Amino acid sequence: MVKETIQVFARVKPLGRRQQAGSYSVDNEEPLPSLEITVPRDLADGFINNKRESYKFKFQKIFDQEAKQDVIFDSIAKPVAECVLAGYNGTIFAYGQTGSGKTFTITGGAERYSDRGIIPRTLSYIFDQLQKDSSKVYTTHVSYLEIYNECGYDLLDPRHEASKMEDLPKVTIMEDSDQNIHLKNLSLQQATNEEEALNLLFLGDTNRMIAETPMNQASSRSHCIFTIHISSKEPGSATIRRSKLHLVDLAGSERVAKSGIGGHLLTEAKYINLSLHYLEQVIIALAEKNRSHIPYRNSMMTSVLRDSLGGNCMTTMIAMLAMDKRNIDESISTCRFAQRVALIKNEAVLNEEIDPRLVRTLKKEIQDLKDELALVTGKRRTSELSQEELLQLDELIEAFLKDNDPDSSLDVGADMRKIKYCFIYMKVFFLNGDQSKKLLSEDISEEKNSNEELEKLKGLLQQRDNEISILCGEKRGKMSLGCQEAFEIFKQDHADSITIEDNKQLLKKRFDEAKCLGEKLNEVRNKIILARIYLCSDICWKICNTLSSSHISYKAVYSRFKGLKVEIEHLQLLMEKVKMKVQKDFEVWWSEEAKKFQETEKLTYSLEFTSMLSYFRTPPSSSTSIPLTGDSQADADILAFIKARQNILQKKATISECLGHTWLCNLHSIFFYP
Ligand SMILES: Nc1ncnc2c1ncn2[C@@H]1O[C@H](COP(=O)(O)OP(=O)(O)OP(=O)(O)O)[C@@H](O)[C@H]1O
Repeated sequence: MVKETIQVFARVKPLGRRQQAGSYSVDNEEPLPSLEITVPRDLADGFINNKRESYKFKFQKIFDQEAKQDVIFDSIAKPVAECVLAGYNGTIFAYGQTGSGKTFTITGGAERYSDRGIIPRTLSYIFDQLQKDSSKVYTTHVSYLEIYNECGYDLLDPRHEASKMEDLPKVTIMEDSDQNIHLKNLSLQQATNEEEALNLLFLGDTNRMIAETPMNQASSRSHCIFTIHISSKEPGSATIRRSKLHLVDLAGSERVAKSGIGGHLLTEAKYINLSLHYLEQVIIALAEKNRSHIPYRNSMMTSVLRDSLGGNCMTTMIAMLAMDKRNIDESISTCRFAQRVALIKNEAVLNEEIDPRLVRTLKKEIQDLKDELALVTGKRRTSELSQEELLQLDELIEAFLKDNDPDSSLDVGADMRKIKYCFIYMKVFFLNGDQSKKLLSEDISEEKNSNEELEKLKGLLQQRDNEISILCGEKRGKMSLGCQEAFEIFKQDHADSITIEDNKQLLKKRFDEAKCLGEKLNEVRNKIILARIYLCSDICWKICNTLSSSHISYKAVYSRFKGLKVEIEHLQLLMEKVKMKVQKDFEVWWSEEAKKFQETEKLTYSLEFTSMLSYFRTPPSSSTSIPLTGDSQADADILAFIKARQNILQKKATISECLGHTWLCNLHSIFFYP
């Protein structure tokens, strides 16, 4: 998109031999070239008037009297023609009083080839360029419209041989719903080369009605718009670029009073003035900021030039100036008009559209296929799925997504609308995945925390386990077998054995509870994961409910699980403590017992005691095979010991089940595989 102000140039017409030059100067060196017109004080009326003496106007460039047609074309028309060839719309219009050289500039002089104006030069340039470019297929048409007394006439209709203007087909303006202007009855004549286009220009010019005015015998009192339409298309592409170039020769802008006309010509002059007046109103409105209504519709001229003024077009104006003394006032008003036009901004856009022929072909093909489909299925499909069909489809997709069977399939039949809907559903599903992840970020961090906690506990338990193993292993390793057996018996009789038993029972209960909670936790977590998968679908409000209740449940179970773990750890420490105490007490007792033996029986007894202990390693088949000492007291002790041992052995299995590392293993399995 190109947004720029209308380019405004000035061209000064050469003075005639008898014409008295007005005072003006041209400065093309300034950053923005200027034209200064000096008006001498007129004292002829006998009083001093308030007229300003000097007027300065800025232009894009000022072409003085000696400027040739080729320079005008190169500087003004060529850049616009290039834009038109690139696909933008363009307009060049000449504005000025009658006889200021508008027709000479736009169409050219009739005498010399070198006097060719912008239209023939542009046609020549465009066809030259089109010939050079073989990458696209170009089509060119021309139209020639004359607007006279607010009526449009087609100057190029070959069916009419015009002897007077009324013979020409009348062109009317039509406006579509998008406010685009269409000119009804204006023929578009194809021109495949420069020659054909020039012939059409000649035809139009000869059809042009010429009437005489006192100011200029050969001038036109009508507005003329010669338009070159170009469309281009790359072979194989469905896109067509369309652009048009309006070359506008406006009617004379002089004031009616000055022209000294009357009757029929006065009516014409009024129309001309009125349409130029409306043109000026449009220009003023466009130059004003924040002006919403632009009065394009007031005249045919402004309606046709709607796009060229404040619309989608690269527009250029040439202010035509006659600088002889008699016409200097008109030149000043032309310059003033030009200054306003220079403020207008246009937005030119590339005019691309899909080839309408292709659209027509495709439409027909679609209709044929629809008919064929209706014939095969017996149903005529609409482009949209009904509400009922959509609901059925939702249910199908929902069931498909919920189905854990990897081989399950989604069958919606050979209906592209349904297949497309499924794709859209899946896309939404996929895209909302991130969102659902965000929504569930809390859960994820919670899960992460719980996992980290489990890892910590796992490590802690492992550490404790190792410590206990080392402690127990060290102690047991140091103990003789007899001592170990005695320890087992001692433990059972120890006062804390009840505490151990109680804690053991409690731990078992907690393990079971923790195991149960672990399973529940897994279940809730699975529910959350499943709900997360379905979250993005239209049926997600149901899932959201499930999800939020699962959240609550998960949190409750998780906090109970955490509490249990603390309790279990605490119990574990208690057990450890009691075990240590029992161990210590046993050591004290054992050393005291050993001392007692040493004191009473001395070394001999010690040897017998050792042999007795070695006996304990191999259980006796009967009490009769027990090797006795012969000493009644010692033998009685030995027999009592044996009896006590047998009692102990009976209970041993239960104790080892309760103590030892079994519970630790249980705890591990619960914590690590909840
Ligand atoms: N730059 C120029 N060099 C030579 N002759 C010129 C130049 N400009 C205009 N003329 C001559 O001046 C006369 C009037 O010019 P032209 O018809 O182009 O004026 P106009 O503005 O179109 O008038 P109207 O509004 O009546 O159509 C013509 O004879 C034309 O050849």
